[in-house]
Amino acid sequence: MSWLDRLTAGFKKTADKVGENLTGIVKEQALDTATLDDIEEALIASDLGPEASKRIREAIAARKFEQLDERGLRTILAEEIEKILAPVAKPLDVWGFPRPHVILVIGVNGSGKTTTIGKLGHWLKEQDYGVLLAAGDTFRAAAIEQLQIWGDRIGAPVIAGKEGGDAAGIVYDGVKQATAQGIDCLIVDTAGRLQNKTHLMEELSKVRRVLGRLNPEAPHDILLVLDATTGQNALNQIEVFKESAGVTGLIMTKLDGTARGGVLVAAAEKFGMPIHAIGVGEGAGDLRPFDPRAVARAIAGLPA
Ligand SMILES: Nc1nc2c(ncn2[C@@H]2O[C@H](COP(=O)(O)OP(=O)(O)OP(=O)(O)O)[C@@H](O)[C@H]2O)c(=O)[nH]1
Repeated sequence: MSWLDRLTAGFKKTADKVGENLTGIVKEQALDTATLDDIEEALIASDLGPEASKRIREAIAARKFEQLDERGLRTILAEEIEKILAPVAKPLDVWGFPRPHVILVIGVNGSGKTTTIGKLGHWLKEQDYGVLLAAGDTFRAAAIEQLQIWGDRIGAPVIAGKEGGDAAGIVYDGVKQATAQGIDCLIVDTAGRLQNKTHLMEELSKVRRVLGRLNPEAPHDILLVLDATTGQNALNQIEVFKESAGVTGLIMTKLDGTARGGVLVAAAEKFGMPIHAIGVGEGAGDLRPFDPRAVARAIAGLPA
């Protein structure tokens, strides 16, 4: 399957839910205030969030349709979602010089952080960037092992220590190794994942301090991985992490396993932060930057 096919298939559940929620609303009705209210409610029920839903409602109202059939409604919906996604859909840029460009990856337990690092590394390697992975999540032996498996799978070296070891030390070694070997990109798995565990956040600060001493511009990116299946909770995580961890961009994963993919639109509208990539499966090729038009049409249930 091509990426576009996987993307469309991934958003199928979301599109079905949006379709279900919109069904019958515009049938044979004039596009009056009550109908607009129903549309707005249907979008909120589809996890697009109150801000984006209101904005889309206003955009539809501003067009002063006498009447609108369901196909027309889906088309406008796709156009408006595209407008919301376009400013934030930004592929990751490997701009850091001297190399390596350092990417810290954070996210709550089970958000798909380690898998995302593997997939992101694969995407960068496909573009001929050299990639080194660092197992900075030393709190769980399984996390270290999982990263090593991903390293083998995508053909990227992994720098790791022991469970319970010093994450900042591993990251330090990672920068040294990448510098010595001329590797473009260092992707660091971190344990900075539980908002309420202060020592994890402190560990993250330490990693940042150590990096900053090696290169004042590092880390160049701090990516927050979000699990779309958690809906509203994903938005709360952005709220909490954006200040405390200095998040520079988002990656939303597991969009294939959920009817709550509308949360991508809610996040874009509410925070306006770059969304560098989306995950629509567990395979190495299942994470990419996204085309706002294709995603908007997939969510609205229209063919690409
Ligand atoms: N369907 C689907 N599953 C995904 C996606 N991304 C990750 N997963 C799965 O989600 C589960 C959790 O992923 P991990 O990468 O282990 O999550 P983590 O955040 O590193 O978890 P911890 O190491 O426990 O902190 C795994 O079973 C992954 O295969 C995705 O885009 N789609």
